[in-house]
Order: sequence, then C-alpha cells, then structure tokens
Amino acid sequence: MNVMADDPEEGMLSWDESVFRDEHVFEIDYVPEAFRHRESQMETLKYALRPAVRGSRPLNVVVRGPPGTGKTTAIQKVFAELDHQPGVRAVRVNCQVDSTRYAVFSRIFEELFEYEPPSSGISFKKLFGQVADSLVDNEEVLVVALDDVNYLFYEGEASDTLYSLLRAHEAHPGTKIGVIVVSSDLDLDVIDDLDGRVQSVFRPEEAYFPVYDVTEIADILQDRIDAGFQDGAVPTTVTDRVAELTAETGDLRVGIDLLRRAGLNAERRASRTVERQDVEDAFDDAKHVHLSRNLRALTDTERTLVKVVAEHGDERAGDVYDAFHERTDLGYTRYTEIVNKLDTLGIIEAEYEQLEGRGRSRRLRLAHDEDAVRDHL
Ligand SMILES: Nc1ncnc2c1ncn2[C@@H]1O[C@H](COP(=O)(O)OP(=O)(O)OP(=O)(O)O)[C@@H](O)[C@H]1O
Repeated sequence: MNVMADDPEEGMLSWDESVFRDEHVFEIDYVPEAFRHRESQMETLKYALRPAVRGSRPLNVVVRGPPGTGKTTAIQKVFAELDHQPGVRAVRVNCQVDSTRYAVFSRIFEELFEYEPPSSGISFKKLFGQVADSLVDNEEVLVVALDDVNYLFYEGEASDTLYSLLRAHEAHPGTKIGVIVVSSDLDLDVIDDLDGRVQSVFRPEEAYFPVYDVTEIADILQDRIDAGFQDGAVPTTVTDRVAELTAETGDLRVGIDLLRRAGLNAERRASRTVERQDVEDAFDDAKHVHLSRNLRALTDTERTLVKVVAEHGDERAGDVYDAFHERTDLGYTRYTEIVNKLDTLGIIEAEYEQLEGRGRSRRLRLAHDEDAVRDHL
C-alpha cells in the first residue's frame, strides 16, 4: 500500500483501513450462505426428515465424519428450512455442553417453551411429560439433533437419552420424535455401543461426511474470502497455500482460522494484501484450533489430568494415577474413564505395552506438542 510520507503513523494502517470487508465471516458461529460439496449428505437428511413436514414421525439418521467436515453446518441449514414449516420443531443440542439425559431434555424444554425449566429442579419424568404434552397438544413433530453425541457416550448417558427419545410414544402416546445423532469420533460405533433395548428401535439412515479434498477446500475458502476480504486482498497463490495446509489437517476450521490470522498478520505489516509468509507465520497457531476447542470443553478434573500427563511425560498409567489421585482424590475407575475420554478426543495417547510376565499396562503421553497444550489449557 502507499503510506503517505508525512503520515505520523507511518507503517500502520489507519483505524478504518483493513484487509477485511467483514471479519465476522471467520468466526466460529458464522453459518455460510453457500454450502458446497455436501449435496448428497443434504439429500439424505432431507429425505429422512420429509415425513415430519407431513405430520409423521421422521426417519432417524446417524451423521458421521471427522472434525470440521460440515456436519453441524448441514444440520443448521436443514433446521433453518424446517423452521419455516408449520407443525415441526427442530432442536439442535450441543452435547459438549449438555452431556446428560436431563440436560438434553432441559434444552429441548427451553426451545419449545422459550424459557428454562424451573431451576429448583423437577424430576426427569415431569420434564419429559411436559415436553411430550406440549408436542401432542400443539400437534407438533419434534426433530432432535444430538450434535457431538460422543460426549453422551463418555458420560454413560447415551443409551438412556436415546431410549427416552426413541420410545417416547410408548410412555406418551401421540408424540412423534425423530433423532439425528452426530458423531465426529470415528472409533465410536454409535449403534454397537448402545444397549440392546435401544438398538432394537434404532435403525437409522446414514450420512457420512468425508474430509474435503484440496480442490473442494479451495472452493469453499474462496467463498469465505469473497465475503470476508477486500477485493484483491488475497491472491490465488495464497488461497492455494491455505488450502494445501488445511488439507494436511483435514479440518476446514483450520483453513478459516488461518485466513483470519494471515489477514491480521498482513495488517500488522501495514499491507493491504496477504502474502504467503503471513500464512506460514499463522499456521502454527491455526493448526491447533481443534485442540483448543476440545480443551475448552473439558471439566476442571479432566484438565487436571491433562496437566498431570504433561508433567509426567511418558509414564505408566499407574504412576500417573498416583499423581492424579493426590490432586483430586478421585478413584481408579473414574481415572480410567477420563483417560479413555482424553485418548478418544486425541488429547493424549494411551498405548499398551507388554510387561515382562506381568500382563499389560498403558503408557500415557500428550498427543500434541507440550507448549501448544499448555497454551490452550
Ligand atoms: N461445505 C462448506 N461450505 C462452507 N463452509 C463450510 C463447509 N463445510 C464446513 N464449513 C465450515 O467449516 C467449519 C467447520 O464446520 P462444521 O462445524 O459444520 O464441522 P463439523 O463436521 O460439525 O465439525 P465437528 O465434528 O468438529 O463438530 C465451520 O466454520 C463451517 O462454516
């Protein structure tokens, strides 16, 4: 850019100059206007939910795919369309936040009634009854998306929650509920891990969201650039580099975060165009967006275990437990549950090793660079 020679702030952009047109398009809660390369998945969802619009119970769906492949966005898009249909209520529950059956139904209650259930606490039965009565009285079909359902499994609440939703019509005749279960944990077999009593009523359609390839990523990021940056601020060579780095991680969220950070780096250099070096400089931070999101969702106890593993490096599970127990007073069973959860979330690695003549034991270590974990804890 041209910096005026007599500009007292030489080397800086003035407050109203920016590479961005609308920085909001890079925020996590932004729902993009165009949603490309997910046509078949959107078809599956619409096919399954179409009966709801006619007043019948919809088909259930399992949505699976690695992080950052558009699963939540697909639900948001379809639900936005359903919102215009009379007689249908669509509720997305983020199970990272609401990870028990009670919390899931409280969230549904809140969406239906537009106020929270009494905080003094009512029994689950009563909460469930009020939700069901409201649906029957108003002749409404309910579609519930359990987003990031893996968190219900970690808490041992998945079977009970699904049982209540899927068999609601038995306890409360006339209720029509369809469930979309969304999981980004590919090691979790959503159906196999449910109790038999739930499996017998759960025969879902499947929608799989594969990682985007580099060309698809470039297409999607180009839309974001057009909406978020000033014309000409991001040359194609830079977009291609961002797409390449994003493809290495498989998570579109990394690409979006990388664009924003690269834009900020360009502004720091007082430049109106983003250069490749701005991208390279931002990648170390951007590639950890998923880690940072996972760490933020942990409870205090779970965080404590991450810290203990960081301090103890590559040690046996039994030794790490001693340190963990000293700080939290928790028992071995709970400890093992948390180890398994952190392992499935890809925060720690817990690998078995054969002990001479004494069976097997696990060694625990961080799955990421220690500094990155500490920075985001
Ligand atoms: N096809 C697409 N077009 C435009 N933006 C997309 C597309 N797919 C994903 N995104 C964007 O990528 C980011 C991650 O997408 P989303 O949250 O839907 O992924 P997810 O599969 O639900 O991830 P997770 O499993 O980690 O919850 C969001 O900012 C979303 O807007």
